[in-house]
Amino acid sequence: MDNTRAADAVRLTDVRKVYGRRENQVVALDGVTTRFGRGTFTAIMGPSGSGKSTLLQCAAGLDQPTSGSVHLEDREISEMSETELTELRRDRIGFVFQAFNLLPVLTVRQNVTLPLRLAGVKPDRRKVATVLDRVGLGQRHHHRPAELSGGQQQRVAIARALISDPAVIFADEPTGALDTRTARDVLALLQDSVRSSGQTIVMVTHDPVAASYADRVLFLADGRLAGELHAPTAESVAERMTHLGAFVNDLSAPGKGRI
Ligand SMILES: Nc1ncnc2c1ncn2[C@@H]1O[C@H](COP(=O)(O)OP(=O)(O)OP(=O)(O)O)[C@@H](O)[C@H]1O
Repeated sequence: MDNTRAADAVRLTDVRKVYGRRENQVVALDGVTTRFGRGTFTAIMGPSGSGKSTLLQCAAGLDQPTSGSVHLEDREISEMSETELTELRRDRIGFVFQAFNLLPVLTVRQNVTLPLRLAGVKPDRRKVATVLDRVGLGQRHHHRPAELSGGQQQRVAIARALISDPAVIFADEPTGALDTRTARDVLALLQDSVRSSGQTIVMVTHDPVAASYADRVLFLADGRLAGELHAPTAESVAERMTHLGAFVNDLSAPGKGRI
């Protein structure tokens, strides 16, 4: 395999996403080109409506771009059939959402192993135990979600995302429903899975503190990339966010090529 290209878990090339038709058209993404290297933790930030969720959905094969291409581990996913995409999402992608999306009747262990069992794979007991230990729930595998705190439930969701060794985990506001201290624990866990196991994570967030746990922050404004920060701090992210309004105005100015 070509090592240079394989260094990217996900690549987006000139991705454009237009919703609606004619006068109701909304350009949610307007020519986004970026890459997410293997073993990196990227946060995506931007004002409400700037295209963050759309970017995540297109990168994860949950939605198809109107034009442009998305590669996951060198496979072009933007033209895959729904069946191919379903398999790819099941086998190579992990998801963590703000609402933990656990099945209430299943135990922690059953929730974590569900993706494997749906794929017809018998869960390896040692692997399950290792992943549960990693998220700090080794002693709680027989509990049901309602018996756990919000932070613990999100840890179950992270374990469920990790169990199939995905190429990338997409997280959409994973700490949005958690209090500050619990949120920090969950973010530290995500960061640790990148640093110690080389997991790739792409996370949408509104919170500069959450973004500061990432290696890199990508800023979106009006469907376009509006810069990035490496080794971010909460302060540097917050500062950049306050300037994004000005960036949008600049893009909209006459002669800047906006439609
Ligand atoms: N299914 C859809 N149909 C029509 N327009 C949509 C659809 N999904 C998103 N949009 C529009 O595309 C633009 C980008 O939306 P998106 O949800 O990606 O933004 P966001 O940055 O994630 O916003 P937020 O921070 O509020 O969640 C918005 O103008 C939104 O209204």
